[in-house]
Amino acid sequence: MINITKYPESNIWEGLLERPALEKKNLRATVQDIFLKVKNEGDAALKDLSFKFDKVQINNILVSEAEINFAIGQVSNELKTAILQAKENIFRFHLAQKAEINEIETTEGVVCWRESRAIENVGLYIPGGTAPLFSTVLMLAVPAKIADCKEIILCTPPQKDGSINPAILYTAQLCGITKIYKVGGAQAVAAFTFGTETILKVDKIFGPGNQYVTQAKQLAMEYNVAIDLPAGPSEVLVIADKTANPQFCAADLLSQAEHGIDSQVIFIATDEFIFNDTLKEIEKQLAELPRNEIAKIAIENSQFILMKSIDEAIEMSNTYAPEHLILSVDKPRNYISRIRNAGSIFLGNYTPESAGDYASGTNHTLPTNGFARNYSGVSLDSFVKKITVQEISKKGIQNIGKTIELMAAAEGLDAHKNAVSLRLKFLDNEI
Ligand SMILES: NC(=O)c1ccc[n+]([C@@H]2O[C@H](COP(=O)([O-])OP(=O)(O)OC[C@H]3O[C@@H](n4cnc5c(N)ncnc54)[C@H](O)[C@@H]3O)[C@@H](O)[C@H]2O)c1
Ligand SMILES: N[C@H](CO)Cc1c[nH]c[nH+]1
Ligand SMILES: [Zn+2]
Repeated sequence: MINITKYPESNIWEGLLERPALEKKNLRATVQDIFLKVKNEGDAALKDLSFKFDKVQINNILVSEAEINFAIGQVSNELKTAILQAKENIFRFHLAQKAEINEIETTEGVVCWRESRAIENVGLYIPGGTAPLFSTVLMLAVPAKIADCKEIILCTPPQKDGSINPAILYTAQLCGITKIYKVGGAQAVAAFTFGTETILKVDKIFGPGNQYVTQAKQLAMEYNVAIDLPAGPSEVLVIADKTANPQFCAADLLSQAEHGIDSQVIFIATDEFIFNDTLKEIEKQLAELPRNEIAKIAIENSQFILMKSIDEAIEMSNTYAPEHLILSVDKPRNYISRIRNAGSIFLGNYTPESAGDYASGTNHTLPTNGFARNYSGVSLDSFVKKITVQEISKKGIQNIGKTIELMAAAEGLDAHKNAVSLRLKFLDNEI
């Protein structure tokens, strides 16, 4: 069943655009139990939980060198070439994010600047529940390497036979990552949070995942581990006017619907013919998809909406704050400045969302579930912290000293004031 709404009033938008949640009530409790088990039992818990959730008995959590070498031989040359091209574009886009040091003289003799330092120990989560997302390895490992993080470790769920998908292992070693662990879900996030006999406790956890992984990352923050952002079940919102192509719109919508049964897609059209043709295309293309059982459920959780104008469609999109926003409209650049909430924007009929997922260069680890209101996607900045530095000359302290003294006195903090007064007195005596 497809949910269709025509010309909804703005007072019902929020209800209409509610996200699906599979296990809203027990999710936190489920993940808390997993955390407690991993904290108390370490590697043994990871093995038990892999057996419980992934139905596989894992003997060695760490992927061996032999397994990596074997995997490299399993990946076709054609796929290796594609991964290399994607890596190159992702590298270029992220390298350009390196900030120049910008020294600012705020007052004569007072110089301030920021220096970037890599976050030392980072844990990358690569989803693998229903599809082995080796593209996510590129999205996380490439900026982590550019930032020069000291320890970069990776967790991903084991397949049914206990192995890791060869493309994940190939991509990881291509990016210089060799500490790869066969652990998925909330238990992987718990291992990054507490550390186990085998897995290092990290400073920051990165990567997308299903609702268990996303909830686990939120819980990790309560144990003072940083996370990149809440990057949960994928979503896309497509805005289409009469210049859109219904086949392309349907394909883009299905591309995110096929991720998981908890994915959601929103289609907003301003033209009734495009709207109806896209609905027909959805049915047609859905039937052909190998993952149509997953995509079908996601489509049932989705919304297809007809609106009067693009302006209204954009306002609705701002309310929803989609992970991905596709503007299949005439002169899409004209609308960018009005978009306030979106993880990543795709312009025009020839910019499929899949390009950003794999190879254009932008990062596909993006905020979902409305978090595009207050989070950016992963970038080079996610892997560094910025340290501020300042240097004040004799002239500089004379220029701002009085201001500091006055403010410190007004806050009743005399020691603060003295730290300046003593210096000013010293300089007075020097003359
Ligand atoms: N927002 C983004 O940037 C982004 C990017 C890529 C993928 N994604 C999303 O990542 C998700 C990947 O999901 P996935 O499931 O394929 O892989 P996943 O690796 O995220 O999750 C698989 C793990 O979930 C755990 N799990 C499964 N059922 C469970 C249960 N009942 N109780 C506790 N734990 C359970 C298992 O441990 C399993 O190993 C998709 O929802 C996709 O949309 C998001
Ligand atoms: N669309 C996902 C982000 O929501 C990323 C991805 C990886 N592979 C395919 N797609
Ligand atoms: Zn995708």
